[in-house]
Amino acid sequence: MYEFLLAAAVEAEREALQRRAHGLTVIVTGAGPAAAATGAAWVLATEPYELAVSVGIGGGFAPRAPIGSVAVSTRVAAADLGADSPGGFLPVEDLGFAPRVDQPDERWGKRIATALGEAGLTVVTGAVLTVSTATGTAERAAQLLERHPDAAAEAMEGFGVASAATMAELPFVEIRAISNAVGPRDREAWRIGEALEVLTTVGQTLAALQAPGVA
Ligand SMILES: O=C(O)c1cccc(C(=O)CC[C@H]2O[C@@H](n3cnc4c(=O)[nH]cnc43)[C@H](O)[C@@H]2O)c1
Repeated sequence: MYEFLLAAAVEAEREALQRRAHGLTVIVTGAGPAAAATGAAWVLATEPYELAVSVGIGGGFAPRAPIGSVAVSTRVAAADLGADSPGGFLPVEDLGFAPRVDQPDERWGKRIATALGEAGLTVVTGAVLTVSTATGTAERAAQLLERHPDAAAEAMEGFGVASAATMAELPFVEIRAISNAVGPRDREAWRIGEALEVLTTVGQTLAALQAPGVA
């Protein structure tokens, strides 16, 4: 039997994930990459798991990831880690001291994406960007897409959980139920209830994938 460690930012996400899932471990880390890394590393240091999953609601890049869809990561990036300069933002990779973080596990990503599709969800794959400041303008969304043309979604925890999984030498995947479009901030337009329902199907699907006999 595989056992997954799921890391969510807030209690409402944990509740949705476990609503119809038996035996699924979900920790609530708080929002942001630092809280997510600390929370996941704390648990992974003492308990054995097969896969670490950063999971919750997220913003979707149009037109690839509409509200109601679910994004499965093929890549993670700390999209606002770097330096500002008169010429614009310099990504940490260009500064020569990028942290070593393993990319999402391709085999698990494909397996999870297939299972979520079979569960009836609209699945998109692509990069899931980790930001410390949620995007709130069309300009910022366009900048991110220019730098990351493969971006499907953004959220605030994935890179942190990926860092903890890398330390623990564990595979990692990020899954985001799309609650809002990445762009001009309009909290009224967020469809959190719809995204939480998607998370319930995600939880149920992951619980079945880690069930005894599944190899
Ligand atoms: O208000 C509620 O009922 C509620 C229920 C569940 C979750 C929330 C959150 O606000 C979760 C914060 C969490 O969501 C991620 N997120 C969602 N959309 C975006 C986005 O456009 N850009 C960045 N992050 C996003 C993020 O991971 C936050 O930690 C509220």
